[in-house]
Amino acid sequence: MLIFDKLTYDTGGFALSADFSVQTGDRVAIIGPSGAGKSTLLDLIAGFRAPTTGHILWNGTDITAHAPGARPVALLFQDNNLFPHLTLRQNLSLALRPDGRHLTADQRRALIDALAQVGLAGYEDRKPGTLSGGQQSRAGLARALLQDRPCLLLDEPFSALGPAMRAEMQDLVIDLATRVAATALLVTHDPAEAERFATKAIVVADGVASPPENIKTLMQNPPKALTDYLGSK
Ligand SMILES: Nc1ncnc2c1ncn2[C@@H]1O[C@H](COP(=O)(O)OP(=O)(O)OP(=O)(O)O)[C@@H](O)[C@H]1O
Repeated sequence: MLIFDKLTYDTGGFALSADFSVQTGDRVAIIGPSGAGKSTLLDLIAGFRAPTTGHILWNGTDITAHAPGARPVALLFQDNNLFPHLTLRQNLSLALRPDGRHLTADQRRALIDALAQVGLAGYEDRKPGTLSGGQQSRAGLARALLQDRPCLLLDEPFSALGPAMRAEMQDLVIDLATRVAATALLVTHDPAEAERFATKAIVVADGVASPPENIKTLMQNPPKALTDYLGSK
Protein backbone atom coordinates (compact mmCIF):
# COMPACT_ATOMS: atom_id res chain seq x y z
CA MET A 1 0.00 0.00 0.00
CA LEU A 2 1.14 3.53 -0.84
CA ILE A 3 0.34 6.04 1.90
CA PHE A 4 0.50 9.82 1.80
CA ASP A 5 0.62 10.71 5.47
CA LYS A 6 -0.37 14.35 5.93
CA LEU A 7 1.86 15.27 3.00
CA THR A 8 2.33 18.90 2.04
CA TYR A 9 4.50 20.43 -0.65
CA ASP A 10 4.91 24.19 -0.71
CA THR A 11 7.29 26.16 -2.91
CA GLY A 12 5.95 29.52 -1.85
CA GLY A 13 4.17 30.00 -5.18
CA PHE A 14 2.56 26.58 -5.37
CA ALA A 15 1.14 24.31 -2.68
CA LEU A 16 -0.25 20.78 -2.72
CA SER A 17 -1.47 18.47 0.04
CA ALA A 18 -2.30 14.75 0.08
CA ASP A 19 -3.51 12.56 2.94
CA PHE A 20 -4.77 9.15 1.76
CA SER A 21 -3.69 5.68 0.70
CA VAL A 22 -3.60 3.75 -2.59
CA GLN A 23 -4.26 0.02 -2.36
CA THR A 24 -1.67 -2.39 -3.74
CA GLY A 25 -2.52 -3.47 -7.29
CA ASP A 26 -4.91 -0.60 -7.95
CA ARG A 27 -4.77 1.23 -11.27
CA VAL A 28 -5.44 4.89 -10.54
CA ALA A 29 -5.83 7.85 -12.91
CA ILE A 30 -4.59 11.24 -11.73
CA ILE A 31 -6.77 13.91 -13.28
CA GLY A 32 -7.28 17.63 -12.89
CA PRO A 33 -6.61 21.02 -14.46
CA SER A 34 -3.31 21.98 -16.05
CA GLY A 35 -0.84 23.20 -13.45
CA ALA A 36 -2.81 21.68 -10.55
CA GLY A 37 0.09 19.48 -9.45
CA LYS A 38 -0.46 16.05 -11.04
CA SER A 39 3.17 15.66 -12.15
CA THR A 40 4.29 17.11 -8.83
CA LEU A 41 2.46 14.30 -7.03
CA LEU A 42 4.32 11.70 -9.13
CA ASP A 43 7.61 13.54 -8.53
CA LEU A 44 7.01 13.35 -4.78
CA ILE A 45 6.44 9.58 -4.99
CA ALA A 46 9.50 9.12 -7.23
CA GLY A 47 11.67 11.24 -4.94
CA PHE A 48 12.43 13.98 -7.48
CA ARG A 49 10.86 16.49 -5.08
CA ALA A 50 10.86 16.42 -1.29
CA PRO A 51 7.69 17.14 0.68
CA THR A 52 7.62 20.16 2.97
CA THR A 53 5.91 18.18 5.73
CA GLY A 54 4.50 14.68 6.10
CA HIS A 55 5.59 11.27 4.90
CA ILE A 56 5.26 8.75 2.07
CA LEU A 57 5.09 5.09 3.05
CA TRP A 58 5.29 1.98 0.90
CA ASN A 59 4.09 -1.22 2.53
CA GLY A 60 4.70 0.25 5.96
CA THR A 61 8.21 1.58 5.24
CA ASP A 62 8.75 5.33 5.35
CA ILE A 63 10.44 6.11 2.00
CA THR A 64 10.28 9.92 2.35
CA ALA A 65 14.06 10.22 2.67
CA HIS A 66 14.96 7.45 0.20
CA ALA A 67 16.89 8.38 -2.97
CA PRO A 68 14.90 7.97 -6.23
CA GLY A 69 16.82 4.82 -7.23
CA ALA A 70 16.04 3.19 -3.89
CA ARG A 71 12.29 3.64 -4.22
CA PRO A 72 9.88 0.90 -5.36
CA VAL A 73 8.91 2.83 -8.50
CA ALA A 74 9.40 2.56 -12.25
CA LEU A 75 8.65 5.56 -14.45
CA LEU A 76 7.21 5.98 -17.90
CA PHE A 77 7.01 9.47 -19.37
CA GLN A 78 5.98 10.81 -22.76
CA ASP A 79 9.53 11.24 -24.06
CA ASN A 80 10.61 7.82 -22.72
CA ASN A 81 14.04 9.19 -21.80
CA LEU A 82 15.78 6.71 -24.07
CA PHE A 83 19.36 7.70 -24.90
CA PRO A 84 19.41 8.31 -28.69
CA HIS A 85 23.01 7.19 -29.20
CA LEU A 86 22.52 3.84 -27.47
CA THR A 87 20.84 0.71 -28.79
CA LEU A 88 17.76 -0.65 -27.04
CA ARG A 89 19.95 -3.34 -25.48
CA GLN A 90 22.27 -0.64 -24.08
CA ASN A 91 19.38 1.57 -23.00
CA LEU A 92 17.66 -1.28 -21.19
CA SER A 93 20.91 -2.56 -19.72
CA LEU A 94 21.26 0.73 -17.88
CA ALA A 95 17.93 0.04 -16.15
CA LEU A 96 19.44 -3.15 -14.74
CA ARG A 97 23.02 -1.94 -14.27
CA PRO A 98 23.13 1.86 -13.85
CA ASP A 99 26.87 1.47 -13.22
CA GLY A 100 27.26 0.31 -16.87
CA ARG A 101 28.79 -3.06 -15.95
CA HIS A 102 28.04 -6.26 -17.85
CA LEU A 103 24.74 -8.00 -17.30
CA THR A 104 24.52 -11.46 -15.83
CA ALA A 105 23.11 -14.26 -18.00
CA ASP A 106 19.78 -13.99 -16.13
CA GLN A 107 19.67 -10.23 -16.70
CA ARG A 108 20.38 -10.70 -20.42
CA ARG A 109 17.50 -13.16 -20.64
CA ALA A 110 15.21 -10.77 -18.75
CA LEU A 111 16.10 -7.97 -21.18
CA ILE A 112 15.26 -10.10 -24.24
CA ASP A 113 12.06 -11.24 -22.54
CA ALA A 114 10.99 -7.66 -21.69
CA LEU A 115 11.41 -6.59 -25.33
CA ALA A 116 9.45 -9.66 -26.47
CA GLN A 117 6.64 -8.85 -24.01
CA VAL A 118 6.13 -5.46 -25.65
CA GLY A 119 6.35 -6.86 -29.19
CA LEU A 120 9.94 -5.77 -29.88
CA ALA A 121 11.65 -9.15 -30.14
CA GLY A 122 14.71 -8.80 -32.36
CA TYR A 123 14.99 -5.02 -31.89
CA GLU A 124 17.86 -5.22 -29.38
CA ASP A 125 20.42 -3.57 -31.65
CA ARG A 126 18.20 -0.79 -32.97
CA LYS A 127 18.64 2.79 -31.79
CA PRO A 128 15.56 4.79 -30.70
CA GLY A 129 15.77 7.10 -33.73
CA THR A 130 15.16 4.16 -36.07
CA LEU A 131 11.87 3.27 -34.33
CA SER A 132 8.36 4.66 -34.73
CA GLY A 133 6.81 6.67 -31.88
CA GLY A 134 4.78 3.66 -30.80
CA GLN A 135 7.81 1.39 -30.84
CA GLN A 136 9.76 3.92 -28.76
CA SER A 137 6.88 3.97 -26.26
CA ARG A 138 7.00 0.20 -26.09
CA ALA A 139 10.78 0.26 -25.58
CA GLY A 140 10.24 2.69 -22.69
CA LEU A 141 7.67 0.32 -21.26
CA ALA A 142 10.07 -2.62 -21.62
CA ARG A 143 12.64 -0.66 -19.63
CA ALA A 144 10.06 0.10 -16.93
CA LEU A 145 9.13 -3.60 -16.81
CA LEU A 146 12.74 -4.61 -16.51
CA GLN A 147 13.14 -2.42 -13.45
CA ASP A 148 10.67 -4.82 -11.85
CA ARG A 149 9.33 -2.34 -9.33
CA PRO A 150 5.91 -2.78 -7.77
CA CYS A 151 4.71 0.78 -8.40
CA LEU A 152 4.43 2.08 -11.96
CA LEU A 153 4.27 5.86 -12.43
CA LEU A 154 3.01 6.98 -15.84
CA ASP A 155 3.02 10.68 -16.76
CA GLU A 156 1.04 11.19 -19.96
CA PRO A 157 3.11 8.47 -21.66
CA PHE A 158 0.74 8.00 -24.59
CA SER A 159 -0.15 11.61 -25.39
CA ALA A 160 2.09 11.83 -28.47
CA LEU A 161 0.60 8.68 -30.02
CA GLY A 162 -2.25 8.42 -32.51
CA PRO A 163 -5.59 6.99 -31.33
CA ALA A 164 -5.01 3.38 -32.43
CA MET A 165 -1.47 3.21 -31.05
CA ARG A 166 -2.59 4.91 -27.86
CA ALA A 167 -5.33 2.31 -27.29
CA GLU A 168 -2.84 -0.47 -28.01
CA MET A 169 -0.36 0.93 -25.47
CA GLN A 170 -3.06 1.42 -22.85
CA ASP A 171 -4.11 -2.21 -23.22
CA LEU A 172 -0.50 -3.37 -23.10
CA VAL A 173 0.19 -1.47 -19.88
CA ILE A 174 -3.08 -2.72 -18.32
CA ASP A 175 -2.17 -6.28 -19.28
CA LEU A 176 1.38 -6.03 -17.95
CA ALA A 177 0.37 -4.18 -14.77
CA THR A 178 -2.27 -6.82 -14.07
CA ARG A 179 0.15 -9.68 -14.66
CA VAL A 180 2.77 -8.33 -12.27
CA ALA A 181 0.06 -6.99 -9.89
CA ALA A 182 1.69 -3.58 -10.00
CA THR A 183 0.14 -0.52 -8.46
CA ALA A 184 -0.11 1.93 -11.37
CA LEU A 185 -0.71 5.69 -11.29
CA LEU A 186 -1.42 7.38 -14.62
CA VAL A 187 -1.47 11.16 -15.16
CA THR A 188 -3.73 11.93 -18.09
CA HIS A 189 -5.79 14.77 -19.54
CA ASP A 190 -7.99 12.36 -21.46
CA PRO A 191 -11.13 11.26 -19.54
CA ALA A 192 -11.66 8.33 -21.93
CA GLU A 193 -8.10 7.16 -21.35
CA ALA A 194 -8.58 7.53 -17.59
CA GLU A 195 -11.72 5.38 -17.67
CA ARG A 196 -10.16 2.79 -19.95
CA PHE A 197 -7.03 2.45 -17.85
CA ALA A 198 -8.11 2.94 -14.28
CA THR A 199 -10.72 1.74 -11.81
CA LYS A 200 -10.12 4.69 -9.49
CA ALA A 201 -9.16 8.34 -9.85
CA ILE A 202 -7.34 10.92 -7.77
CA VAL A 203 -8.55 14.45 -8.54
CA VAL A 204 -5.84 17.09 -8.15
CA ALA A 205 -7.32 20.58 -7.94
CA ASP A 206 -7.24 23.69 -5.77
CA GLY A 207 -4.07 22.62 -3.98
CA VAL A 208 -5.39 19.23 -2.88
CA ALA A 209 -4.88 15.70 -4.19
CA SER A 210 -8.11 13.93 -3.18
CA PRO A 211 -8.36 10.29 -2.07
CA PRO A 212 -8.91 7.74 -4.85
CA GLU A 213 -12.56 7.28 -5.79
CA ASN A 214 -14.32 4.86 -8.09
CA ILE A 215 -13.74 6.44 -11.50
CA LYS A 216 -17.13 5.63 -12.99
CA THR A 217 -18.97 7.11 -9.99
CA LEU A 218 -16.72 10.15 -10.13
CA MET A 219 -17.28 10.74 -13.85
CA GLN A 220 -21.04 10.34 -13.44
CA ASN A 221 -21.13 12.89 -10.66
CA PRO A 222 -17.97 14.99 -10.96
CA PRO A 223 -17.01 17.61 -8.38
CA LYS A 224 -17.03 21.24 -9.53
CA ALA A 225 -13.26 21.38 -10.03
CA LEU A 226 -13.62 18.51 -12.48
CA THR A 227 -16.68 19.82 -14.36
CA ASP A 228 -14.92 23.15 -14.87
CA TYR A 229 -11.93 21.29 -16.24
CA LEU A 230 -13.80 18.76 -18.37
CA GLY A 231 -15.90 21.52 -19.88
CA SER A 232 -19.10 19.58 -20.47
CA LYS A 233 -21.19 17.20 -18.33
N1 LIG B 1 10.41 23.54 -12.55
C1 LIG B 1 9.44 24.33 -12.05
N2 LIG B 1 9.73 25.53 -11.52
C2 LIG B 1 8.77 26.30 -11.00
N3 LIG B 1 7.47 25.96 -10.95
C3 LIG B 1 7.13 24.77 -11.46
C4 LIG B 1 8.09 23.89 -12.03
N4 LIG B 1 7.43 22.79 -12.46
C5 LIG B 1 6.14 22.98 -12.16
N5 LIG B 1 5.96 24.16 -11.55
C6 LIG B 1 4.68 24.71 -11.07
O1 LIG B 1 4.14 23.77 -10.18
C7 LIG B 1 2.74 23.68 -10.36
C8 LIG B 1 2.32 22.24 -10.60
O2 LIG B 1 2.88 21.79 -11.82
P1 LIG B 1 2.63 20.33 -12.35
O3 LIG B 1 3.51 20.15 -13.53
O4 LIG B 1 2.73 19.36 -11.23
O5 LIG B 1 1.09 20.41 -12.79
P2 LIG B 1 0.27 19.39 -13.68
O6 LIG B 1 -1.07 19.25 -13.04
O7 LIG B 1 1.04 18.15 -13.92
O8 LIG B 1 0.13 20.24 -15.03
P3 LIG B 1 -0.06 19.78 -16.56
O9 LIG B 1 -1.35 19.05 -16.61
O10 LIG B 1 -0.10 21.09 -17.30
O11 LIG B 1 1.12 18.94 -16.93
C9 LIG B 1 2.37 24.62 -11.50
O12 LIG B 1 1.83 25.80 -10.94
C10 LIG B 1 3.68 24.88 -12.19
O13 LIG B 1 3.70 26.17 -12.73
